[in-house]
Amino acid sequence: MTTQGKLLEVQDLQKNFGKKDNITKALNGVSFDILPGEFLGIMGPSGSGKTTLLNCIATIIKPTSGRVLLNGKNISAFDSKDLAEYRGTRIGYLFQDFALLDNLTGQENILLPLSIHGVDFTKARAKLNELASFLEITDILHKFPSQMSGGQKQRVAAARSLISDPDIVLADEPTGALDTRSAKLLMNKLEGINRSSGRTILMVSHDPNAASFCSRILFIQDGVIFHELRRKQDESREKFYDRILRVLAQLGGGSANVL
Ligand SMILES: Nc1ncnc2c1ncn2[C@@H]1O[C@H](COP(=O)(O)OP(=O)(O)OP(=O)(O)O)[C@@H](O)[C@H]1O
Repeated sequence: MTTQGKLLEVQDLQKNFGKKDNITKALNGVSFDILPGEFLGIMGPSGSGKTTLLNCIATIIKPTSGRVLLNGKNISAFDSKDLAEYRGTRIGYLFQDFALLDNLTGQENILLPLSIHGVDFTKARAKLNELASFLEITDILHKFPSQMSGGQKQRVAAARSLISDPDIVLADEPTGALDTRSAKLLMNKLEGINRSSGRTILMVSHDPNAASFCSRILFIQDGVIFHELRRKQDESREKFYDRILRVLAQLGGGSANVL
């Protein structure tokens, strides 16, 4: 099977939770590829398997069967050294609840992944300054999370997810805990990072507004992908948003199979 040009390949991923009489098939054969530079969204109702999918890719949980390949390499065959490198530097993770450490400042939170992986601090400082300026958090780097707004916390978390130059950023409902204005600012920043540096992003979201920033969206229901939308070249975000709403309306009506 060719892997040329593909950054991430998800092949027939299945994940069951529970035992014999009480099995939940959270993922029931999910396959898709991500090309370098894509901003891919995953949408679907609550319980459809979105977080499970992201967590299998992040190696937070192990799939029951199927494979995930990054740059053609099967991540489940990684030894502990490769796995540590993959988790620490090849992927960045952005959580809905920020997951910042309360007793560290913004700057310390952002640099934490690098101190764990022994990266050169002069380079890291230059990268920190560049990210902080772009994400508009320079003035709050010295603050602790309890002294930041939700939007500021998430932009600090975004900087942390990017500091090690990962191949892909995995974002799980990154706007879920934010007000509309902060959500829009965060999405503008993620879009900017995707477009200016070609950073690949895989984002799970319920929110059609957030998803309208993506270049492609996969819709998942009951652990399977049932539809895909691609943002057309020059298509406005508003038009793409309308198309997303139409798919979600079908989904709500339980007629996913007819799409
Ligand atoms: N650790 C677990 N043990 C048992 N069942 C689980 C576990 N984690 C998830 N599930 C089940 O797997 C299914 C998919 O869950 P998942 O969290 O992936 O959905 P989701 O689409 O991310 O939902 P939401 O949008 O509500 O976060 C659900 O039915 C959920 O109850």
